Amino acid sequence: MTTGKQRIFVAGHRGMVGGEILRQLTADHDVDLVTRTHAELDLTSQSAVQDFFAEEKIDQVYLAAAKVGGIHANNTYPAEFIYQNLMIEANVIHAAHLTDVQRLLFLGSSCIYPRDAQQPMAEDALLSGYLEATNEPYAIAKIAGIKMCESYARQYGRDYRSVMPTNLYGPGDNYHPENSHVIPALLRRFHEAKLTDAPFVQIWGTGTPCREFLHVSDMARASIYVMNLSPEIYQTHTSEMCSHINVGYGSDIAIGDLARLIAKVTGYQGDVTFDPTKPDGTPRKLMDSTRLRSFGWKPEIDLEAGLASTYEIFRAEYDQGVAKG
Ligand SMILES: NC(=O)C1=CN([C@@H]2O[C@H](COP(=O)(O)OP(=O)(O)OC[C@H]3O[C@@H](n4cnc5c(N)ncnc54)[C@H](OP(=O)(O)O)[C@@H]3O)[C@@H](O)[C@H]2O)C=CC1
Ligand SMILES: C[C@H]1O[C@H](OP(=O)(O)OP(=O)(O)OC[C@H]2O[C@@H](n3cnc4c(=O)[nH]c(N)nc43)[C@H](O)[C@@H]2O)[C@@H](O)[C@@H](O)C1=O
Repeated sequence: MTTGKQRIFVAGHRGMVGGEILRQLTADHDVDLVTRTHAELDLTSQSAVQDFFAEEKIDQVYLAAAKVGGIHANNTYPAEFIYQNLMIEANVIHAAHLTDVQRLLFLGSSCIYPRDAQQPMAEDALLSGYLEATNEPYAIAKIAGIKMCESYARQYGRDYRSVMPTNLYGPGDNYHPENSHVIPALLRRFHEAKLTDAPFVQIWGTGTPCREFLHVSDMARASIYVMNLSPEIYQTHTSEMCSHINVGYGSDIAIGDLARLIAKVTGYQGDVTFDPTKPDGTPRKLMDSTRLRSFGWKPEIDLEAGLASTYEIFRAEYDQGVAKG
């Protein structure tokens, strides 16, 4: 039975960003939401993805499913990161085109930009230099996703768009001790150090790299915002060969300072030390989000408040033994 409402597929709805996009769409938008867990639909399977799109008659896709991880995971499992991400993007974007999906939003990452790009990095810095080695395979797959959206727009007139999130954090993150990103890793490490009265907490790398962090609620709001821009407005602010939009917080912080902020938020009183044998990754990757800001969008959650609320949720999940990772 058709309801006349937009049928929206949120790919990756059990992940941190997809989950928040689903919550915001459910709360604020009168749409039909379509979801599949990874077990129900493996997006790396071309035939399964094509069958799914043929059956479901989707109008819009949020492509938030991906193989995701921090610096260690990217550096340790490069084949999984390039293969799975290329397959997911190729299958979903092509099947969307074959079944006449009107609009699609692909989520990339700020690591698409060259390691030594001028800061802050505007959208046109893409493909202007060498990538950071620790995440080059993942970045190449994300660049392919942007170029697929552009190619289907150029050849078939498809309205397929891309947003580039900066480093994200928030409820639903992955707290794995090694494979996660820095914020969930440190929330867990400082929390456990507090519980065990450990004299110090060790931070990977030198503490000097800088990162820009955005709360997942702001990211989901930006994704829905960009998806719902009229084609005329989207096209006015982008170009055929540079169609993606940066989604950043607007300022960055050194990892050493982030660690001290997390010590404060978690109430840990011991020392903070650094392990320079672990990789630093990109020295800095602050994005220029002027394109997005020019539409009037801005983030709402400041870093310290976002860390504090995320820590409260993590602590409750940790106590119940249900924190992810
Ligand atoms: N988190 C961050 O800091 C950043 C994230 N991004 C991008 O944002 C998007 C969302 O990331 P985030 O929410 O953090 O990631 P998560 O790992 O939290 O979520 C990804 C989701 O994709 C699903 N998935 C992975 N592979 C498949 C597959 N083969 N078939 C079906 N489902 C699959 C996962 O399911 P399962 O867990 O069952 O495998 C999971 O639910 C991604 O594109 C990511 O690259 C970009 C920049 C920063
Ligand atoms: C989102 C982004 O995520 C990855 O890139 P990254 O920005 O390097 O992300 P990260 O969060 O893992 O590290 C940020 C910084 O923090 C330092 N750091 C300290 N201590 C810990 C720690 O305990 N864990 C982690 N993970 N990092 C730590 C770490 O050494 C680095 O200097 C890529 O997957 C990339 O592809 C991508 O898109």
